[in-house]
Amino acid sequence: MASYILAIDQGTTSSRSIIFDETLGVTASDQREFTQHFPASGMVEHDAEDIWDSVVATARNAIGKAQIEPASIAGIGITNQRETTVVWDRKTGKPIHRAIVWQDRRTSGDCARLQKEGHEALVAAKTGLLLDPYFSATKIRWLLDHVEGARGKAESGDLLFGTIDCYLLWRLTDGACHRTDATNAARTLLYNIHDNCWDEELLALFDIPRAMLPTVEDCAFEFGFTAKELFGASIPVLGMAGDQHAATIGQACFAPGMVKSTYGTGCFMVLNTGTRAIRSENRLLTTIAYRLDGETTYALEGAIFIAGAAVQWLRDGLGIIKNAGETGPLADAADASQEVVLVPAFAGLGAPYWEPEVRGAIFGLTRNSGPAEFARAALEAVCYQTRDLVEAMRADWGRSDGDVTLRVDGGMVASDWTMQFLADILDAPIDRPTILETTAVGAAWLAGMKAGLYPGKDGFAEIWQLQRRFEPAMQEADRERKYANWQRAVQSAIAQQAPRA
Ligand SMILES: Nc1ncnc2c1ncn2[C@@H]1O[C@H](COP(=O)(O)OP(=O)(O)O)[C@@H](O)[C@H]1O
Ligand SMILES: O=P(O)(O)OC[C@H](O)CO
Repeated sequence: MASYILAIDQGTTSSRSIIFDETLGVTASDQREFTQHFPASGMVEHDAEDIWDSVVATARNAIGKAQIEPASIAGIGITNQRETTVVWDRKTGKPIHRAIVWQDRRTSGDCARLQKEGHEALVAAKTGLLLDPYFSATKIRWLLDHVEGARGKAESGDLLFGTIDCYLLWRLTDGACHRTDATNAARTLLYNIHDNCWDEELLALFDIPRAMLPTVEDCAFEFGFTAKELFGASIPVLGMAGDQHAATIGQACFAPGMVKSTYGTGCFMVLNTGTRAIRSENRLLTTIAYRLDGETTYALEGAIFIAGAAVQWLRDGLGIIKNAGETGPLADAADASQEVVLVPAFAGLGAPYWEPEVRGAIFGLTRNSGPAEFARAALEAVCYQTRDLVEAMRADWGRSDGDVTLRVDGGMVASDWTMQFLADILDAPIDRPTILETTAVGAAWLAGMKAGLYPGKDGFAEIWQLQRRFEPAMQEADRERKYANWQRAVQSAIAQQAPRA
């Protein structure tokens, strides 16, 4: 009997494939990094072919390591870096350009123009998003306007658009299925999250032909079957969700008011708001948490572009650490009297500031500032940004201080130092689960639940287990002084670098 699930987690810097057994235990996994392309300041691209190769290689390796028959895999769940935009030729299957990654800022001028023309209110009302280069629509338009002949081909239906989930499905099914799920569609700026459809008015605003777009399905759905020669059996793709949505599911944040925060390259906090799509008054995003059996659950989301990427910068940019795990002990050894503050706006600032043109800044350096103070500042910055999001969420969700418990996951939560500082600066408990691969678990659950292998939401929620709770221990005065320093630093960075109106 088919009793395994393959989860494909296609992230910003690497692809992972994980085989889960019928109890949602990990049987085997494989991971592969791929090349990041930075063709100019503010531009980030991926080669879609590299992504495809990494996914196929890790999936085959995971199946090999698990020593299972491909036919014993009941289904595949795909989860992915969101917003990253691929446009490819329907006939040849070849992408017309490298994928434009979510972090890419090349369309900030287009977004500023659309804002100036007064379109943001309409866009926000329909999509829950803001006019920022982060999302797919202006990236698609850039490709149509800059790749020779692209617009004409798109208009005649010869080009297809997809986020990474959609592109992978299309390749996995050998071009048979051009589909995405509601969570990924909700990140394009083209999808009406209230009516659950592509929006003609938005398509006209961004000048994008309808013929390029995939059909949109629930997160648990029979999306298509893999070509037999890929893995040695034709396996159904049964689950699909953007990575932050899959993590929300993997953390079992099914009840309104539950919050998860994922610390990978960036940090993404998602608050389940149930069947209500709450309009943020604090520049958070409204998004689809998940859509199951045709019922949409909404969320408020705060997106921070640089979290673990600041640690990577310490390693690759400054060369002051060899691996990420060194940052905690270094931060511990930092001079307590120095208050070095890093504003890691390497790719602009996301929520709640939305300043695409601002770049990183560092404040409070002395002659004695060294690697330890830089490491501490990088880890602290992630926590200060989380507090910015929590403040905004508390205001939107109408909750008072002290009642938030955050479920955390992602590579960076391995750092005890960061988790303790996070609890301190938020003045709230932080819950770290036993399984940190919650994104993959969420994708696996979608597919396994659809296959009839895993229980429904309630049964799945019982599987979630706490590994450690971090309790706040910082004095109130210290907490508020430090946070005020951060707020001053961010405002200085914005004041000096954001373009004046
Ligand atoms: N012990 C640690 N301390 C601090 N940061 C860490 C630690 N371990 C991993 N990281 C950071 O976590 C990130 C990797 O997390 P991951 O969830 O794999 O990211 P992604 O899915 O975005 O590729 C990297 O940016 C890395 O620098
Ligand atoms: O690849 P990650 O984990 O950094 O997530 C990227 C996000 O989905 C971008 O919105």
